[in-house]
Amino acid sequence: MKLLNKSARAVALETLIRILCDGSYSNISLNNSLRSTNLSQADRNFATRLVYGTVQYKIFLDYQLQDLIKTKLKEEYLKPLLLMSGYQLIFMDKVPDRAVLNEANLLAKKFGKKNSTGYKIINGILRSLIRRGTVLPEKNNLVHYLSVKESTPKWLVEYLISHWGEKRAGSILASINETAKNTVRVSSLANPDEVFSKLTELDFAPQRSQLSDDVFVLSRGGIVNSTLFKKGELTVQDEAASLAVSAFDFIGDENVLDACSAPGGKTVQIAEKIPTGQVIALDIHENKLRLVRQNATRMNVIDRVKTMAMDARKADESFDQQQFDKILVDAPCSGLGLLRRKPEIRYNKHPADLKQLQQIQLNILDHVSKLLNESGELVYSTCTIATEEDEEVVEKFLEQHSKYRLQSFKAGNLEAPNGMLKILPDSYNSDGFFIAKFVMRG
Ligand SMILES: C[S@@+](CC[C@H](N)C(=O)[O-])C[C@H]1O[C@@H](n2cnc3c(N)ncnc32)[C@H](O)[C@@H]1O
Repeated sequence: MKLLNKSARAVALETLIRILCDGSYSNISLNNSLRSTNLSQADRNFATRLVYGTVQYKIFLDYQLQDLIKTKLKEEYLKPLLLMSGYQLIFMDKVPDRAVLNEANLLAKKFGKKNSTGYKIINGILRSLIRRGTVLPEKNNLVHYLSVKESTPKWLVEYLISHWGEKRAGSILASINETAKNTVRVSSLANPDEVFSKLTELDFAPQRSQLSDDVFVLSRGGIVNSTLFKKGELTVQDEAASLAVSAFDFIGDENVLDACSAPGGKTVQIAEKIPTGQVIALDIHENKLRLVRQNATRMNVIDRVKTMAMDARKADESFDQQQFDKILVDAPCSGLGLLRRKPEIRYNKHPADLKQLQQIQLNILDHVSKLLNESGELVYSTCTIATEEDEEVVEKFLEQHSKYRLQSFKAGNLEAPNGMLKILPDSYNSDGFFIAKFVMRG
C-alpha cells in the first residue's frame, strides 16, 4: 500500500496493525512502511518510537486499558490505536494529551469503516485513561506485578526469579526497558585514538566502554551515515557481543571457521585479527551471507573471508577433520539477552523453545567440534541468558565429548577463570551474553 503523504502516526498505526493483528516482525514491518513514505527524519524517528514503544509496553498498556474498554472492539484498528495513544499519553511527556486525543480522533475516522463510531469509543476510553491515570497490580503477587510493570510475560518473570531471585529479576526487568546504548567497535585495522578524536569532532561524545577498549559508547545514533562507518574504521556492535571473538588467542595466520556467521559482526572481527589467515563463514540461510560479504567489504577484510551457505550440522561432511585452528559457534538462540533492542522477543519466545534450541546448539557443536585441530580453540557464544542454552549446553557438550575441557580466558576487560562468562543485561547495561571457551585435553 502506498503510504506517501501519511502522517507519522498513520504510518505507525498501519505498522502496528500488521505487527499486533498479523504477527509481522516490528523491524521488517516498520522498514517496509518507512520505505514508502516521504516523512522527515524527525517524523520517522517519532513513528519508530511509537511502534517500538507500543510493542515494548503492550502488556502494561493492555492492563491500563482492560477496565476501560466496556464494548467489544470489532474493527481491527481500534486496539492498536488505543495502545499507541495510551503509549503517548503515559510515556511521551512532550506530547500534550490534547494532541493525542485529536490525532486519535482523526486516525479513527481515517481507518474506520464508513459510518463507524469507532472515534467515539476511542475518545471515551482515552479520556477515561487520562482521568484515572495509570494502575498496577498489588505487589503481593510479585509475578503479576512485575509482569505488568515491566511489560514482560509471566513465564519470563517466573524464569528470572527462579534463576536469579526476586531482587535481581526486578533489576534485570527494569534494565531491559531502558534505551539501548549506541555502541561502536573500532576496527583492529584502525587507530582507536584517532577514531575517538574524530567521533568527538562529529559530536558523538564518545565514552570508553567498561567492557572493552575497542568499544565506544556514543551519545546518539546516526553513526551509519558517517564516513568513519562507511570506510570501515568502526562498526555497530554491542559491547558484550564484541567480547566473544576476544576470547580467542590469535596468532594471525589461522584457519578459522565461523559456523553461524550472518550478518557477520564477528566474522569481520575475526578477520581483522588474522592478517595472513582465513575465516570461512557459514550460515544456513544463503541470502544472509550477502550481509556478511557486505560487512567484510566495508570493513576492508573481504580478502580474508570466504562465505559458504551450509547447515553447520553438516559441516563435517564438507571439511576435513582437524582442518581448523579456531572455531566460533555463535549459535542461533532465543535472543533473551536482546530484549532491550528487540521488544517483541519477550512475546514470541516460549519456555519450550529453550530446550528445542538447546538440541540445535548441541548438534552444531557436536558436528563442528570434529573439525578442530588438537591445539585449537572452540568458542561457543549466545545472545541469551537462558541456562538451557548456555551452561546446560556446555555441561552436555562436555559429557558427550570427553576430550574437551573448559579453558579460562580473558575477554576485553573481563576474565572468565572457569572458562564461562555470563553477562546479564543489568550488569553493564549491555546485551545479555554468554561465552564459553573449550580446548582439547593435553
Ligand atoms: C546469533 S546469529 C549469528 C550472529 C553473527 N555471528 C554475528 O556476529 O553477526 C545466528 C546465525 O546462525 C544461523 N543459523 C541458524 N541455524 C544454523 C545452522 N544449523 N547452521 C548454520 N547457521 C545457522 C542463523 O541464520 C543466524 O544468522
